[in-house]
Amino acid sequence: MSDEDILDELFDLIEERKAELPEGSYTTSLFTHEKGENAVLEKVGEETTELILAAKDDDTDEMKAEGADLLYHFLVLLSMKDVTLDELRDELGERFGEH
Ligand SMILES: N=c1c2ncn([C@@H]3O[C@H](COP(=O)(O)OP(=O)(O)OP(=O)(O)O)[C@@H](O)[C@H]3O)c2ncn1[C@@H]1O[C@H](COP(=O)(O)O)[C@@H](O)[C@H]1O
Repeated sequence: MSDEDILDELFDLIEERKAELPEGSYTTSLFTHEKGENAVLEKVGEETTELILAAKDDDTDEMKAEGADLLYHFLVLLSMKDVTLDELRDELGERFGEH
């Protein structure tokens, strides 16, 4: 599976969770948290810190794990703010074209 496929599939699943809010889903718990958007914002902060610590330790396995946690929570944040993965791709694409 290519990187693009897994990101699209994960984002589609997050959008589905947002629409259907199934019980027992961690993603649902972020969309329905009593802290509101602060729940996912806190996780983005925590996972960023954990990624930095893993990098400082030169622990590349941990970097991949924490990076995946961060990416997942970032995708939830995008969905929460009604930003699509294609819009993020467009932003990256515009910058790529500058070089
Ligand atoms: N990629 C992820 C993913 N990455 C991290 N997490 C969750 O993020 C949570 C927080 O991570 P932490 O490292 O802080 O773990 P923790 O110590 O349990 O932290 P707390 O939850 O106690 O704060 C954990 O409960 C992880 O399970 C994820 N939960 C879901 N996904 C993806 O989302 C899909 C849908 O998941 P559900 O919505 O749960 O069905 C899954 O199939 C996965 O592909």
